Amino acid sequence: MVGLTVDSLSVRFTLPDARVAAVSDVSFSLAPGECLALVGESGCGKSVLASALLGFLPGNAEVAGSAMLGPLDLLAASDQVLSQQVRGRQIGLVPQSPAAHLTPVRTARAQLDEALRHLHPAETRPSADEVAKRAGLQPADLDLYPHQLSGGMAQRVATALALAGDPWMIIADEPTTGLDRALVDALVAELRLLVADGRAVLLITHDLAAARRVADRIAVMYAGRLVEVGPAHEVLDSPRHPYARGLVDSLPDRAFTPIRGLPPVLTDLPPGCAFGPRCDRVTAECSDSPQLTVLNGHAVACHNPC
Ligand SMILES: Nc1ncnc2c1ncn2[C@@H]1O[C@H](COP(=O)(O)OP(=O)(O)OP(=O)(O)O)[C@@H](O)[C@H]1O
Ligand code: NI
Repeated sequence: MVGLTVDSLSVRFTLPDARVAAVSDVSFSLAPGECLALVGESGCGKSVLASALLGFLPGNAEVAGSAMLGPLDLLAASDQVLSQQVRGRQIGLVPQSPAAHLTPVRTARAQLDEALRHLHPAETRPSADEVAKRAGLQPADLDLYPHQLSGGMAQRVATALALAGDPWMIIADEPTTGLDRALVDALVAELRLLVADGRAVLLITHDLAAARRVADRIAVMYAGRLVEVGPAHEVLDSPRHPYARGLVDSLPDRAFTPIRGLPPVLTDLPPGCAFGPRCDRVTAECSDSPQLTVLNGHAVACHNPC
């Protein structure tokens, strides 16, 4: 299998009176059998990044950079190529708020059957029950209508739909939102099984505790940029970017101190490091944007790392 290599991905939205720098110069790679967690506060660009990879951006978006899936650049590919070759077949998406993406008047089974018919020829088509099992569902669960599904079940139905085309990569956007602890535990185990199965998982979350349990690597995003990327335990146990350290320190089982100030508005980013105005290590150098620099497999974009 090929893997995904994203290079210098940027997304800008044009609004009547402003430009939104939603994603800026993001580079990372993801291999089969690996989970990368993308973490960062609300509004930092995580979902926009996922939408860019699948060609789901609205018409006012401008994309730059590349995202290579083998020889195919996802950012340059036509909607037809993405829908026939990529979405569901190579990359499955478990969307943020999955219940909103289910058709209310049809059972989960009807929706999964339809996806399977679309994605597989009859001879090799797996059954809905088989696919559902991989997502942690019982056959009877499939006979429910969306309004009968709990948050955790809707999550699993969305996962089954994402797995219907047997993609090698899954993007799960905030899958732990609204789940209680037992359901988060089950989801963590299911995601790890997908990875053990040889799939790549891009886990978008602001749940650092879940990221620690699922991810091999963690990428920390701030104001549209990746500021730190490294092995999960290193990033969480000894974060090097002051923002990553701030996120870890704001956890209830750590210092429980929030990062002072607020994230910048993406229409009006400060020059240089966007975290500068909130950072206790800021120096004159920080008025130049720091580049993501790799040392021993752990990358940090900071002039004064911790
Ligand atoms: N169609 C659009 N037009 C203009 N701005 C947009 C559009 N879609 C998203 N944005 C902006 O892009 C930024 C990034 O949004 P995104 O949804 O990626 O955040 P996120 O990190 O996924 O946040 P959350 O954790 O809340 O889901 C936000 O400032 C958002 O307002
Ligand atoms: Ni989001």
